[in-house]
Amino acid sequence: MIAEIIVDVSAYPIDRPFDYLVPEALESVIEAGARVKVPFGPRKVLGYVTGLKQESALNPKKLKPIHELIDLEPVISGELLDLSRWLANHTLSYEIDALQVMLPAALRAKYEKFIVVTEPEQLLDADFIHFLAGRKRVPLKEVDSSSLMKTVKKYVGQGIIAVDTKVGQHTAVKKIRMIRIASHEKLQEVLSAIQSNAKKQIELVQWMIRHAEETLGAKTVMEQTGIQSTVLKAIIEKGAAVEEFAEMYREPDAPMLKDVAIPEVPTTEQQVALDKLAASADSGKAETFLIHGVTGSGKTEVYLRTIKHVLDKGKEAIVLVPEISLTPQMTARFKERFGPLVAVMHSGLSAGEKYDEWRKIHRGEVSVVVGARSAVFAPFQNIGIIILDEEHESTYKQEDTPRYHARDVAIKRSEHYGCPVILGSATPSLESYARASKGVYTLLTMTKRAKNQELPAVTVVDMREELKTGNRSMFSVQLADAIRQRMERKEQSVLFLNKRGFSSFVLCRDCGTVVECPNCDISLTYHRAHERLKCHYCGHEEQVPLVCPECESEHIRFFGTGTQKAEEEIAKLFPEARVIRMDVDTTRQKGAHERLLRQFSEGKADILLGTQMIAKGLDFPNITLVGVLAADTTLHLADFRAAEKTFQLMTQVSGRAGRHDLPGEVFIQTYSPEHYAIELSKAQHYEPFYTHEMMARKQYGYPPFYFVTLIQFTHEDLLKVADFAEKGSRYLKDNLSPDTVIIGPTAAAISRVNNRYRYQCLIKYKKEPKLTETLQQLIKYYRTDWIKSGLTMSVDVEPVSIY
Ligand SMILES: Nc1ncnc2c1ncn2[C@@H]1O[C@H](COP(=O)(O)OP(=O)(O)OP(=O)(O)O)[C@@H](O)[C@H]1O
Ligand SMILES: [Zn+2]
Ligand SMILES: [Zn+2]
Repeated sequence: MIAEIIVDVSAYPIDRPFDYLVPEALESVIEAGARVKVPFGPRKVLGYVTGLKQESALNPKKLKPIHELIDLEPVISGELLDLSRWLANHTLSYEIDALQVMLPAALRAKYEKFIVVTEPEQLLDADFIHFLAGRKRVPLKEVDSSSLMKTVKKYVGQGIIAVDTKVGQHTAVKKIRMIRIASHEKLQEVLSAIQSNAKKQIELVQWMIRHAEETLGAKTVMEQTGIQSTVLKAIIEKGAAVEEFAEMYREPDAPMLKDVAIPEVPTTEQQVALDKLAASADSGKAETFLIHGVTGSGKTEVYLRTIKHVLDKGKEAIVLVPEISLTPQMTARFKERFGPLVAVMHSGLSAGEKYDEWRKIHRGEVSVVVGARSAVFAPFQNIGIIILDEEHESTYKQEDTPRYHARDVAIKRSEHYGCPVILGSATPSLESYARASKGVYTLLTMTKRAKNQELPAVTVVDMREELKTGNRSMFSVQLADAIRQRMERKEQSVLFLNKRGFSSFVLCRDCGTVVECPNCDISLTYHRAHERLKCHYCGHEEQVPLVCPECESEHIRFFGTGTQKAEEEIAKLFPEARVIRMDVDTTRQKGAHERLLRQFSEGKADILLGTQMIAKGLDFPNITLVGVLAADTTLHLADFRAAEKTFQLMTQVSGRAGRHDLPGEVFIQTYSPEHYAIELSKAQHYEPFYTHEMMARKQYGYPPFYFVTLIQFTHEDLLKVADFAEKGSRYLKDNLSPDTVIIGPTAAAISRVNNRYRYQCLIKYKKEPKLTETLQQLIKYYRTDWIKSGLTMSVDVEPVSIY
């Protein structure tokens, strides 16, 4: 028997399955989708069986046998194997990358090198013998000095020792020690044989007699009896019990947030959506729905009830949420409804926890998974629905290879299972809304909030006017008044600060110089805690300068509206306010996110101040005020989606206010109040914004009217990168249809990162049948030739941002 195997090596000539001989002993157990260890050149690597066959086109004598079968149960189903091929093709990535992205990191290979002594030790010098300390196999990583490394190299050359690679797994199944206690009779027998001065042993056996034939955790036994493990061990040796190891799951802490009651009856709009979704789920056809529902319209409730419907039919559900920030409240709601049937997968879990959640799904022990992007690959075998909440979020697109969009993968999987996909949002992406308008997706609209509350009243505050009247603080008079009122009424406020691109930088007030990174064309970020400047692209760090490097003025200091600064201003304006700050710094610790949100939900703070991570998903009854401190930050991104992102963000944050009985109010502070994205978020009507933005996109030829593909080139040498970028675009121009537009090559908006110059070129097309083929050929040139000159090139089909 022959197995086709994709090996864990990313290189151009290797991006195809290789044939290996299946040893006879494995013939009856090996299956496609299992992992194996195979020889590859001089080493052993991990591989995935993608197919089995009787004959190879190659000479069977030349085929090498599989070294080891790792999985008796395949880790990748037939459906996911097909999906990986589609994914590799669709995103122009290596098949091995497409396979590995579907698995938890724990299942990917870990390669460890070992020194193995092959010749008698007499040949080794004293230092080396000392280093070996009697061992015949030593991990290479223990070699910590260059002189020792030299010795290793010398001995390897002489054939006295060898370096061997071991393929292992990152994280193991967690096992705990169990004690199976013997029968009553046996224990009596043991007891009578114990010497009378071994008091502890006697005590333990007497305890065991009361628990005869039970199996208990070793830890429990020790805790309950208060004896030490040596005593337990002695007793086990005498036959009073047997030691066993049992598999167990690492249980991530279940977030417990004070939640609102489960609604008893759906609203009319919810019912309409529910009926259509149920009918579609029962039809066995793949259909994609877009639920456009205003903030607080009860989309989540629609998801929950539809999932219930699907579970009742014995099927499974995948729910994707954009990022960890959403999961605490979301998971709490799902766990409340579906209890232990829910697995949770997000980046806040440890590798071991992720692996355990994955195994629960793989073994069919759960039927709902709530997770971030990669949960779209959950190894269910009978999917009944896939849901993407906040479908417009850019985090659904993976930024590294394979550069896939979870929405595309969800739709692809739904075609296999004949099940619906729900895309839900209060502010759909232009792409999705355009598809729904054309009837490609089925549009479901929910225009009212679930409890019929009004959407909050939105006021746009012109910060230029504030400055003219002498108010230099981050808070306009209106917003400050509104916060004060909330404090008096014991209601809660959410203050939102979009940090991206506008964090605190150091600026000279005399000449306007901003301190930039010497390696990248971007400003350095000021870190107050250590009084240092850091580059967030390459990690460069330096001291804050005392005088301006350009004009030597002493008026150089940090400028900006970081969350820390906002916190300080709040403390000055409202000394009595209890503030919770949520940003990357305060949520770094595991579980911090949940803890802070819980405190806020329990009313332990008046103000929640935070970045993007608080923009969505929060549903707390006492929030009646939302303030956006500076709306401009997203508006000025060098990206064709800047207006769309701003509108979405403004609508999402506004939606946090007045979701329950108390009415809400929103203040948006900005230096560009006349921009349409700001003006239209005031009325909170999506359609006028959609119409306006579509006109702009049409005029400039952007998605959804055109598709775009972004090619980026980087090199240490400016002339070289320009040269390769030129070569690349010429190749594209020569090979793609005349209707396709190729923009560039140009220097990227951030033109240098980590000492590498960045160039890019953008392909715009309506229909380009030769695209995949042409790009594959370009990638082939790159991987076989250009790469050797130090170039990196990446291809991003339908990128989410282009800077
Ligand atoms: N039929 C209903 N009757 C009463 N209350 C409801 C009903 N449906 C939902 N709710 C409540 O309304 C609030 C908003 O619902 P939900 O969070 O599902 O909205 P959403 O559309 O997902 O909001 P967003 O997009 O803003 O996150 C929740 O507190 C929910 O419990
Ligand atoms: Zn200066
Ligand atoms: Zn830098």
